[in-house]
Amino acid sequence: MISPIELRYILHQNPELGFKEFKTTQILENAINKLKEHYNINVEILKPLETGLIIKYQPVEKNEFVLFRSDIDALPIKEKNNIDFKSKNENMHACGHDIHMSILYGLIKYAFENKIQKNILFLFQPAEEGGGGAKKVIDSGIFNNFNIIKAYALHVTDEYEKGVIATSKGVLFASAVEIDIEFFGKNSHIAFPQDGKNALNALRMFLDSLEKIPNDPVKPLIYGIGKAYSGEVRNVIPAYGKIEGSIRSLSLDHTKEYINKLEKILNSIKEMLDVDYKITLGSQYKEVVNDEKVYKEFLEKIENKYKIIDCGYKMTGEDFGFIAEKYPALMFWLGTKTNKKVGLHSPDFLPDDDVINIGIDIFKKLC
Ligand SMILES: CC(=O)N[C@@H](CCC[C@H](N)C(=O)O)C(=O)O
Repeated sequence: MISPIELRYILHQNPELGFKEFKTTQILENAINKLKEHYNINVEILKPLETGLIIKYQPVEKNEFVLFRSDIDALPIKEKNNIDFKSKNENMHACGHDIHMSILYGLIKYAFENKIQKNILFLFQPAEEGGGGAKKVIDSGIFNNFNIIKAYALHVTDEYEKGVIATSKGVLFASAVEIDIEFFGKNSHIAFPQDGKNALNALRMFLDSLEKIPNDPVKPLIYGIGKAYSGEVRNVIPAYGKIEGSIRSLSLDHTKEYINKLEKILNSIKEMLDVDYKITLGSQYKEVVNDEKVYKEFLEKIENKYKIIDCGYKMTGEDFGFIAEKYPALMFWLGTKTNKKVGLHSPDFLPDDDVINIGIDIFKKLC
């Protein structure tokens, strides 16, 4: 049987991308099977998708379950930390999911060890960073067999001091929609631009037009573009361009209205430059809305031991929003900062091991 911190080291060294978390799933299953043997507990391990798993712990006859969720995927980021348990591949747990998994494992260990008399579903969910694993788990129908009365999840961050909790009464995380826009023109020699259809110009014109969409000060929205490219050779008019980004707002409906505006702009550019376009939407995450009653209960259970900040909403996305849409739920940030902030998704992100015990302690209080 391994400890949650030992598990962290193994997971951190073997990070895998969304829906490819085969080794991660195996590591988790092996560790949980050892716990089952050690504490002589009979729980079912459910696998609604190819990766990830759900532990069904049901010591009490009635069909009432509390769900605790950890995400399990990593990011395509090369780790910079110089540590013994450094990632062995090109990916990295730069969003702290190794910590989330170890906390959930620690909670399972606690439940088995103390034979706690509460029915719990422990969800190790794939593909949070993109792909919407939470939605896929729901769509698999696995939860239809359970009466889930509450759901919890946490996310580490070095925006707050180690051990500080930050959450909010309503929207905590934004809706996040992955959006790609492609432009299709026609190549020509740059000396004969009249023979081409310039996709780079269309792309450029589109980017400039974004500033013209008026901001609604009470309905925040960010259209963040992380990648834009066009062209192959210096003396050829580009026939193709692509923009990859993500739209964050406080409601998926607002984002959809915004996408309609983008389409109008793109149609007028098409009219002007004769460059066609295609919009492709990737994962479309619902905003994470904390349930008011669960939030109140959370404060009662936790605030005498931990500092809790009401942080309002953040523009980060989280597919836990799909779970929170279906069940009374609460998500919170768990601070990890000790000295300097490096930020989530940074190749230097490295919460201390003892954050795991803090997370387990908080989850224990919510059982
Ligand atoms: C907590 C966190 O960092 N979440 C990610 C979720 C990504 C959603 C999706 N891939 C997108 O970019 O729209 C985030 O970037 O906020």
